[in-house]
Amino acid sequence: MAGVVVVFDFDKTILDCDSDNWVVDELGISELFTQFLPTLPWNSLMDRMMMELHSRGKTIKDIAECLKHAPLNPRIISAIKSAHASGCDLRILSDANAFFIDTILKHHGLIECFTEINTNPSFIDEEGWLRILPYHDFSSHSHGCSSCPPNLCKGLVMERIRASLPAEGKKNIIYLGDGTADFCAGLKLEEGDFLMPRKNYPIWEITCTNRSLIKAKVHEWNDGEDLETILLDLINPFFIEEKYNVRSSTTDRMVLAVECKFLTSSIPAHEASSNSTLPVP
Ligand SMILES: Cc1ncc(C[n+]2csc(CCOP(=O)(O)O)c2C)c(N)n1
Ligand SMILES: [Mg+2]
Repeated sequence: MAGVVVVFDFDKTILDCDSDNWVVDELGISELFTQFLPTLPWNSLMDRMMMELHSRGKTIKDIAECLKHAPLNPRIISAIKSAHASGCDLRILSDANAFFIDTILKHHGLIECFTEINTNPSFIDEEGWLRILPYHDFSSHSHGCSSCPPNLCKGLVMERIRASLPAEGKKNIIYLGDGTADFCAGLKLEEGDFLMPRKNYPIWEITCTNRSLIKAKVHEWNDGEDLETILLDLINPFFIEEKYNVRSSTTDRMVLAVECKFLTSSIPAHEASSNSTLPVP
């Protein structure tokens, strides 16, 4: 497995909309949603909205069908498949919920690419009502972060993800996201990691004004095409390093990022399959 962990936000990063808003709008309860919004935290409101759909006769199947049509750029599908094929450890960190994410990833044939989905848990109760629970049980104690919603602090989960990685053979982390909570996750990145904030989204604005707080290298992206190009360019040097048993520094990796396409196309087939050592440029 290449020494890279890629952590994706889900809504407005993998999916090109908010899955919560998509379901609420498509299944015709936007007005009710807006009416309740000032009274409930978002996560509790989504659970309440699922009850509303259930009482209006909408089934789990209706919700799943609706999710399958949510917009997902094909370049993001190919980026995820390529990163997985390169041996990266792919994970999700999202404030949507398990049912929405599983349904969408399965529909696009992506679920097997991920080793872990960190999100609000969900289950279907005995009456067929989709229940959505908070990731952190905030009724007992607060996570203490003022920039994240009470149900999920992405910074805290990033710390857990890092702590779960094997101590030997340090892994580098690439984080992609769009929201304020994704910035909180970005604050936990270290030197050698990469933050990919979506341009003109909240994370990008905050990153621009708080650049000195981020230890990782920052690469902004606009759309699926950008995401694919930048992500694969970041991953490639790690892949080359592992494949040809080359160790390099962060600076070397930047050179490798430029050179690796040349290297892969110029290595004779018999060498490409062996564990040969290439000189680091
Ligand atoms: C102004 C404003 N009010 C409420 C919300 C809440 N919210 C909207 S969509 C969503 C799911 C994000 O999933 P993911 O983490 O996958 O992007 C959440 C928690 C917001 N983002 N902005
Ligand atoms: Mg998002």
